[in-house]
Amino acid sequence: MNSYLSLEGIDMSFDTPRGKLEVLRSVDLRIQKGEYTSIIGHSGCGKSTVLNIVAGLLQATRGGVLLDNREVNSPAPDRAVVFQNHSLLPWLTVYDNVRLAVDKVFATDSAVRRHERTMEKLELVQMTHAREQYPSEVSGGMKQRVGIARALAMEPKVLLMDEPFGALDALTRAHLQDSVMEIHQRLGNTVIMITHDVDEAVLLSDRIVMMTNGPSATIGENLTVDLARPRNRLALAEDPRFHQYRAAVLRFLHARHGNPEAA
Ligand SMILES: Nc1ncnc2c1ncn2[C@@H]1O[C@H](COP(=O)(O)OP(=O)(O)OP(=O)(O)O)[C@@H](O)[C@H]1O
Repeated sequence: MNSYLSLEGIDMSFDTPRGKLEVLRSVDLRIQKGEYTSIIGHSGCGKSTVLNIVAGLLQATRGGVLLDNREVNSPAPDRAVVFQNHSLLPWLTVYDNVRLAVDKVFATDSAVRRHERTMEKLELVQMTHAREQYPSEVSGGMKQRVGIARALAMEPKVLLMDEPFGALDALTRAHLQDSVMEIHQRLGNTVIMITHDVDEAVLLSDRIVMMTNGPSATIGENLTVDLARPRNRLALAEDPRFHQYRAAVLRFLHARHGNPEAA
């Protein structure tokens, strides 16, 4: 079967003051439409580099990315990115931050339709009540919700998230994970998410891609998470399969690819 998104034979090197640094070598990944994929690996192995190549923000030294049978070589709204540190425009309200993305991508729609699109996405992330507030007036978790609404507002083919919950406290993080699961269930979007959190990876993903340590990092293992959806975090906490998946990721990270920083 043809993949929706494929990374083929990706090598990536950076020129640094100390010479060439090969960050990625032979990264191959095939993702189906609607699949939720997490990338996990030790700090500095090259996860963000992979995501930035898919986003078109970086050009691979070798190999390439195909999305829906087209080669990716620059940023475009069909690949929306959500970063860890919400990048909202502080002088615009919550509504206007999302509306800006809608206006850019759906410029030919009527104003009424663009308003509807904006409200639909704010509803998805449960932020309609705060639409007239400015980013400085809402919490970190709420800002992250708006960032997700803004990305979804572009109706991207792939949603790319770089540690989207990394800066949040545990409870806010859990709420937002549940929201993202619900949205994925409703929209069936294709997602690539970087995370350092093993539980989060198992809870949210259809597949966990585990990267070896750099330099010259590559994909060490692919783990298919075959847990029925919708998923419930409390029920899964008592499900032995959840713990087996968790243990498999931990084994990879700690036994086979020990953290060089900790060594
Ligand atoms: N523009 C660049 N120039 C030189 N080196 C770079 C550049 N971007 C990234 N690197 C290096 O590439 C390696 C991988 O970086 P990357 O940010 O992709 O890792 P990561 O796995 O996402 O890390 P973390 O989990 O800490 O966010 C690191 O050694 C980093 O220093």
